[in-house]
Amino acid sequence: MDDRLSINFWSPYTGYMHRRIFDTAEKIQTMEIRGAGRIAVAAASAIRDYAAELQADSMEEFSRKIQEAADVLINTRPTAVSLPNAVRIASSHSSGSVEESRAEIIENAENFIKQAQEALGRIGEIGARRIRDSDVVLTHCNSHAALAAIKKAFDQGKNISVIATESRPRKQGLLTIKELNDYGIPATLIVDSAVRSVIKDVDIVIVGADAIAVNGTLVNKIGTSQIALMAHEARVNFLVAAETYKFSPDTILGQLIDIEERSKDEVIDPGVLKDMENVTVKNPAFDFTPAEYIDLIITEIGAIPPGMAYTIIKEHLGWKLADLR
Ligand SMILES: O=P(O)(O)OC[C@H]1O[C@H](OP(=O)(O)O)[C@H](O)[C@@H]1O
Repeated sequence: MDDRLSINFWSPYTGYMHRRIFDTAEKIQTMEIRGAGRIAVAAASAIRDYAAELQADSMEEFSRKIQEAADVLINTRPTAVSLPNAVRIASSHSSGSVEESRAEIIENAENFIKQAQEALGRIGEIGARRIRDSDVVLTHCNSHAALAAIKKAFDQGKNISVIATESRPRKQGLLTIKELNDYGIPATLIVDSAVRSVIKDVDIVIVGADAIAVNGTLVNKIGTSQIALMAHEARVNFLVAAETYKFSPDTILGQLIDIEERSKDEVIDPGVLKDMENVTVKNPAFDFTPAEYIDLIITEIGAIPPGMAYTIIKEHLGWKLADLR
């Protein structure tokens, strides 16, 4: 094993960063690890492993280093609320001693990871009930929560098929058709701009979530809001599959959700753009879908109308996450 892995590396605060945190942060930022749920689990796992090995001479030093690591992970991508929620849950500790706090963080992180996996299973069960035999399901990007419902419906013997959007510019739709193909579910790949051409053949739309605000607004992969608009016009039910840890307590406090602007190189080859001094490129990675275009949000504790987002945050998540802001 590379013995550098056991020593501290650079951090913005104290001149070092544990390799486990650094590698995970880098993989999240470059989208080697992507998907709001997968990002959350990866961050919680990194906090767990970092806490397990962290050397500290005092409680103050231990807490400071945990907070440094938490900040580095949270700052990798600004939109998916699952990331800060997961990191705060995993890294929270109130014990008086370093060893007790270490054990508390490891337990918190492992509980979060276990509950996140169980939540996907419950979303699959609940979401599959909304998918009928012979339904054509349209999905966008690559959402494990949305695919959980689709796969469960297929497992139940429902003769479904899926239309998957390519999801420019990162083309996560290719991940989705691979997953569906390997699962044996018939899939049709379309370019994002073909949604309105096929929506008349669609029986239900199911997408994932990066964040859900207190007023039920959905934040998801760019292009989601256009799909919701077209589903609304075509009277096709538009469902969101989202674990409760993707709801945003901070929006109760008036906080706005920041839409990540990614590199223009994801949209156009720099070689093509270099001679176009009058051209700019915008590459927002997510967009907002208003609650009025959402028929149902499938969570692990039940299917709710978007107007119940406040109840989920207040009663299920509690203020503890928001209080930490
Ligand atoms: O948690 P699950 O349902 O897998 O994914 C939720 C959402 O996260 C993804 O973002 P990105 O591809 O990481 O930018 C997509 O927007 C997807 O709908």
